[in-house]
Amino acid sequence: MNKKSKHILLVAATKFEIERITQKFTHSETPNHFRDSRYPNTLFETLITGVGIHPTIYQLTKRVMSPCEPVDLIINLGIAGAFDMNRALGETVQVVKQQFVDWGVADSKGFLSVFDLQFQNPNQPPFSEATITNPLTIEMKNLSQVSSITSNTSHGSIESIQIAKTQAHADIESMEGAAVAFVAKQESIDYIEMRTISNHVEPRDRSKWNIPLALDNLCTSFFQLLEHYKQI
Ligand SMILES: O=C(O)c1cccc(C(=O)CC[C@H]2O[C@@H](n3cnc4c(=O)[nH]cnc43)[C@H](O)[C@@H]2O)c1
Repeated sequence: MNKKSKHILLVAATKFEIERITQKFTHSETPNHFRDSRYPNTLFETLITGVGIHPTIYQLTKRVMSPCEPVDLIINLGIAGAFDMNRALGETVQVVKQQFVDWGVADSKGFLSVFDLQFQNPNQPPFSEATITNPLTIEMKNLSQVSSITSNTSHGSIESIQIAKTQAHADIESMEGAAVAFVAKQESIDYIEMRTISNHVEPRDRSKWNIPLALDNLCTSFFQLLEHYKQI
Protein backbone atom coordinates (compact mmCIF):
# COMPACT_ATOMS: atom_id res chain seq x y z
CA MET A 1 0.00 0.00 0.00
CA ASN A 2 1.19 3.53 -0.61
CA LYS A 3 1.92 6.17 2.05
CA LYS A 4 -1.48 7.91 1.82
CA SER A 5 -3.81 6.71 4.57
CA LYS A 6 -6.35 4.14 3.34
CA HIS A 7 -9.83 3.46 4.65
CA ILE A 8 -10.80 -0.16 4.04
CA LEU A 9 -14.39 -1.24 4.68
CA LEU A 10 -14.73 -4.93 5.50
CA VAL A 11 -18.26 -6.10 4.66
CA ALA A 12 -19.68 -9.37 5.97
CA ALA A 13 -23.20 -10.69 6.29
CA THR A 14 -22.73 -12.01 9.82
CA LYS A 15 -20.41 -11.31 12.74
CA PHE A 16 -19.16 -14.90 12.86
CA GLU A 17 -17.78 -14.63 9.31
CA ILE A 18 -15.46 -11.77 10.25
CA GLU A 19 -14.60 -12.03 13.95
CA ARG A 20 -11.58 -14.30 13.53
CA ILE A 21 -10.15 -11.46 11.44
CA THR A 22 -11.04 -8.57 13.74
CA GLN A 23 -9.62 -10.48 16.72
CA LYS A 24 -6.22 -10.43 14.98
CA PHE A 25 -6.04 -6.65 14.57
CA THR A 26 -3.64 -5.12 17.06
CA HIS A 27 -5.80 -2.12 18.08
CA SER A 28 -9.51 -1.48 18.26
CA GLU A 29 -10.48 2.21 18.13
CA THR A 30 -14.24 1.67 18.33
CA PRO A 31 -16.25 -1.57 18.17
CA ASN A 32 -16.06 -1.36 14.37
CA HIS A 33 -12.85 0.63 13.66
CA PHE A 34 -9.49 -1.13 13.82
CA ARG A 35 -5.83 -0.38 13.25
CA ASP A 36 -2.91 -2.76 12.98
CA SER A 37 0.74 -1.92 13.56
CA ARG A 38 1.64 -4.10 10.53
CA TYR A 39 -0.40 -1.78 8.26
CA PRO A 40 0.36 1.68 9.69
CA ASN A 41 -1.43 3.81 7.12
CA THR A 42 -4.67 1.91 7.11
CA LEU A 43 -7.94 2.25 8.98
CA PHE A 44 -10.11 -0.86 8.87
CA GLU A 45 -13.84 -0.54 9.45
CA THR A 46 -16.30 -3.41 9.65
CA LEU A 47 -19.88 -3.43 8.40
CA ILE A 48 -22.11 -6.37 9.30
CA THR A 49 -25.03 -6.15 6.91
CA GLY A 50 -27.25 -9.11 7.77
CA VAL A 51 -27.91 -12.05 5.44
CA GLY A 52 -29.25 -11.51 1.93
CA ILE A 53 -29.51 -8.93 -0.81
CA HIS A 54 -31.86 -6.37 0.75
CA PRO A 55 -30.05 -5.70 4.03
CA THR A 56 -26.72 -5.64 2.19
CA ILE A 57 -27.82 -3.04 -0.33
CA TYR A 58 -29.42 -0.87 2.35
CA GLN A 59 -26.57 -1.02 4.87
CA LEU A 60 -23.77 -0.60 2.33
CA THR A 61 -25.45 2.23 0.42
CA LYS A 62 -26.18 4.05 3.68
CA ARG A 63 -22.54 3.66 4.73
CA VAL A 64 -20.85 4.73 1.49
CA MET A 65 -23.16 7.71 1.00
CA SER A 66 -22.06 9.08 4.37
CA PRO A 67 -19.69 11.95 3.47
CA CYS A 68 -17.65 12.02 6.70
CA GLU A 69 -15.50 8.92 6.16
CA PRO A 70 -14.84 8.19 2.46
CA VAL A 71 -14.04 4.55 1.71
CA ASP A 72 -11.07 3.68 -0.55
CA LEU A 73 -11.63 -0.04 -0.81
CA ILE A 74 -14.44 -2.45 0.08
CA ILE A 75 -13.53 -6.04 0.89
CA ASN A 76 -16.50 -8.39 1.01
CA LEU A 77 -15.62 -11.41 3.14
CA GLY A 78 -17.62 -14.53 3.81
CA ILE A 79 -18.26 -18.18 3.28
CA ALA A 80 -19.95 -19.67 0.22
CA GLY A 81 -21.26 -22.83 -1.39
CA ALA A 82 -19.45 -24.43 -4.36
CA PHE A 83 -21.33 -26.03 -7.26
CA ASP A 84 -18.45 -28.32 -8.25
CA MET A 85 -18.34 -31.26 -5.84
CA ASN A 86 -14.60 -31.57 -6.59
CA ARG A 87 -13.80 -28.11 -5.24
CA ALA A 88 -12.30 -28.56 -1.79
CA LEU A 89 -14.03 -27.23 1.30
CA GLY A 90 -11.78 -24.58 2.77
CA GLU A 91 -10.59 -23.21 -0.59
CA THR A 92 -10.52 -19.42 -0.74
CA VAL A 93 -11.48 -17.72 -3.99
CA GLN A 94 -11.80 -14.24 -5.41
CA VAL A 95 -15.14 -13.63 -7.09
CA VAL A 96 -14.66 -11.62 -10.28
CA LYS A 97 -18.06 -12.16 -11.93
CA GLN A 98 -21.36 -11.85 -10.14
CA GLN A 99 -24.96 -12.40 -11.21
CA PHE A 100 -28.30 -11.95 -9.44
CA VAL A 101 -30.39 -15.03 -10.19
CA ASP A 102 -33.72 -14.71 -8.40
CA TRP A 103 -34.69 -11.43 -10.09
CA GLY A 104 -37.46 -12.02 -12.59
CA VAL A 105 -40.59 -14.00 -13.30
CA ALA A 106 -41.29 -17.72 -13.02
CA ASP A 107 -43.81 -19.17 -15.44
CA SER A 108 -44.92 -22.72 -16.30
CA LYS A 109 -41.99 -23.11 -18.75
CA GLY A 110 -39.26 -21.83 -16.46
CA PHE A 111 -37.71 -18.52 -15.41
CA LEU A 112 -37.47 -15.19 -17.24
CA SER A 113 -35.01 -12.71 -15.76
CA VAL A 114 -35.53 -8.94 -15.69
CA PHE A 115 -32.98 -8.86 -18.53
CA ASP A 116 -34.97 -11.38 -20.63
CA LEU A 117 -38.09 -9.33 -19.97
CA GLN A 118 -36.28 -6.10 -20.93
CA PHE A 119 -37.09 -4.50 -17.60
CA GLN A 120 -33.36 -4.03 -17.09
CA ASN A 121 -30.77 -3.33 -19.78
CA PRO A 122 -28.15 -6.13 -19.50
CA ASN A 123 -25.42 -3.67 -20.57
CA GLN A 124 -26.34 -0.72 -18.40
CA PRO A 125 -23.69 -0.19 -15.71
CA PRO A 126 -22.98 -1.85 -13.37
CA PHE A 127 -24.04 -4.72 -15.65
CA SER A 128 -22.31 -6.00 -18.73
CA GLU A 129 -24.10 -8.93 -20.37
CA ALA A 130 -26.26 -9.16 -17.24
CA THR A 131 -23.12 -9.74 -15.16
CA ILE A 132 -21.20 -7.48 -12.76
CA THR A 133 -17.52 -7.93 -13.57
CA ASN A 134 -14.81 -6.74 -11.19
CA PRO A 135 -11.84 -5.20 -13.01
CA LEU A 136 -9.74 -5.39 -9.81
CA THR A 137 -8.29 -8.89 -9.95
CA ILE A 138 -5.79 -10.19 -7.39
CA GLU A 139 -2.91 -12.31 -8.66
CA MET A 140 -2.09 -14.23 -5.50
CA LYS A 141 -0.89 -17.78 -4.92
CA ASN A 142 -3.73 -20.13 -3.87
CA LEU A 143 -6.43 -17.64 -4.85
CA SER A 144 -8.36 -18.66 -7.93
CA GLN A 145 -10.74 -16.31 -9.65
CA VAL A 146 -14.30 -17.55 -9.95
CA SER A 147 -17.80 -16.59 -10.99
CA SER A 148 -20.69 -16.51 -8.54
CA ILE A 149 -24.42 -16.20 -8.34
CA THR A 150 -26.17 -14.34 -5.55
CA SER A 151 -29.58 -15.44 -4.40
CA ASN A 152 -31.77 -14.56 -1.43
CA THR A 153 -32.59 -18.27 -1.30
CA SER A 154 -29.71 -20.65 -0.73
CA HIS A 155 -30.30 -23.57 -3.13
CA GLY A 156 -30.94 -26.76 -1.18
CA SER A 157 -33.28 -29.00 -3.20
CA ILE A 158 -32.33 -31.13 -6.23
CA GLU A 159 -34.70 -29.20 -8.49
CA SER A 160 -33.62 -25.70 -7.38
CA ILE A 161 -29.92 -26.66 -7.59
CA GLN A 162 -30.36 -27.93 -11.15
CA ILE A 163 -32.08 -24.68 -12.16
CA ALA A 164 -29.39 -22.55 -10.45
CA LYS A 165 -26.60 -24.53 -12.16
CA THR A 166 -28.06 -24.19 -15.65
CA GLN A 167 -29.11 -20.53 -15.25
CA ALA A 168 -25.64 -19.08 -14.82
CA HIS A 169 -22.99 -21.86 -14.91
CA ALA A 170 -21.33 -20.19 -11.92
CA ASP A 171 -18.64 -21.70 -9.68
CA ILE A 172 -20.08 -20.66 -6.32
CA GLU A 173 -23.08 -19.05 -4.66
CA SER A 174 -23.62 -16.64 -1.81
CA MET A 175 -26.50 -14.52 -0.60
CA GLU A 176 -24.79 -11.08 -0.77
CA GLY A 177 -21.88 -10.92 -3.23
CA ALA A 178 -23.69 -9.32 -6.17
CA ALA A 179 -25.32 -6.82 -3.81
CA VAL A 180 -21.92 -5.55 -2.67
CA ALA A 181 -20.65 -5.40 -6.27
CA PHE A 182 -23.86 -3.62 -7.36
CA VAL A 183 -23.35 -0.80 -4.84
CA ALA A 184 -19.54 -0.57 -5.05
CA LYS A 185 -19.39 -0.45 -8.84
CA GLN A 186 -22.12 2.19 -9.12
CA GLU A 187 -20.37 4.31 -6.49
CA SER A 188 -17.00 3.83 -8.29
CA ILE A 189 -15.39 2.33 -5.19
CA ASP A 190 -12.76 -0.39 -5.67
CA TYR A 191 -13.91 -3.71 -4.23
CA ILE A 192 -12.72 -7.24 -3.69
CA GLU A 193 -14.93 -10.23 -2.91
CA MET A 194 -13.07 -12.97 -1.06
CA ARG A 195 -14.97 -16.10 -0.04
CA THR A 196 -14.02 -19.45 1.39
CA ILE A 197 -15.97 -22.57 0.52
CA SER A 198 -17.84 -23.93 3.55
CA ASN A 199 -20.06 -26.40 1.69
CA HIS A 200 -21.09 -27.81 -1.63
CA VAL A 201 -24.40 -26.74 -3.12
CA GLU A 202 -26.29 -29.98 -2.67
CA PRO A 203 -29.51 -31.11 -0.98
CA ARG A 204 -29.40 -29.37 2.41
CA ASP A 205 -27.36 -31.26 5.01
CA ARG A 206 -25.57 -29.03 7.52
CA SER A 207 -23.55 -31.98 8.84
CA LYS A 208 -21.48 -31.90 5.62
CA TRP A 209 -20.49 -28.22 6.04
CA ASN A 210 -17.12 -27.24 7.45
CA ILE A 211 -17.57 -23.70 8.71
CA PRO A 212 -14.60 -23.67 11.18
CA LEU A 213 -12.16 -24.67 8.40
CA ALA A 214 -13.67 -22.08 6.05
CA LEU A 215 -13.38 -19.30 8.63
CA ASP A 216 -9.78 -20.19 9.53
CA ASN A 217 -8.77 -20.21 5.88
CA LEU A 218 -10.67 -17.00 5.13
CA CYS A 219 -8.75 -15.28 7.93
CA THR A 220 -5.39 -16.58 6.63
CA SER A 221 -6.18 -15.54 3.05
CA PHE A 222 -7.33 -12.10 4.17
CA PHE A 223 -3.98 -11.35 5.87
CA GLN A 224 -2.15 -12.75 2.82
CA LEU A 225 -4.16 -10.29 0.75
CA LEU A 226 -3.03 -7.41 2.97
CA GLU A 227 0.60 -8.54 2.64
CA HIS A 228 0.14 -8.74 -1.13
CA TYR A 229 -1.20 -5.17 -1.15
CA LYS A 230 1.76 -3.96 0.88
CA GLN A 231 4.04 -5.10 -1.92
CA ILE A 232 2.26 -3.19 -4.72
O1 LIG B 1 -28.62 -23.45 7.15
C1 LIG B 1 -28.46 -23.31 5.94
O2 LIG B 1 -28.91 -24.12 5.11
C2 LIG B 1 -27.67 -22.15 5.43
C3 LIG B 1 -27.69 -21.85 4.08
C4 LIG B 1 -26.92 -20.77 3.60
C5 LIG B 1 -26.12 -20.05 4.48
C6 LIG B 1 -26.14 -20.36 5.83
C7 LIG B 1 -25.28 -19.65 6.81
O3 LIG B 1 -25.40 -19.82 7.99
C8 LIG B 1 -24.17 -18.81 6.40
C9 LIG B 1 -24.39 -17.34 6.17
C10 LIG B 1 -23.68 -16.87 4.88
O4 LIG B 1 -23.02 -17.91 4.19
C11 LIG B 1 -23.10 -17.75 2.79
N1 LIG B 1 -23.31 -19.10 2.25
C12 LIG B 1 -22.61 -20.18 2.67
N2 LIG B 1 -22.94 -21.26 1.96
C13 LIG B 1 -23.88 -20.87 1.08
C14 LIG B 1 -24.60 -21.57 0.08
O5 LIG B 1 -24.43 -22.78 -0.17
N3 LIG B 1 -25.50 -20.85 -0.63
C15 LIG B 1 -25.68 -19.54 -0.42
N4 LIG B 1 -25.02 -18.84 0.52
C16 LIG B 1 -24.12 -19.50 1.27
C17 LIG B 1 -24.22 -16.74 2.55
O6 LIG B 1 -23.69 -15.66 1.87
C18 LIG B 1 -24.72 -16.36 3.95
O7 LIG B 1 -24.78 -15.00 4.18
C19 LIG B 1 -26.92 -21.39 6.31
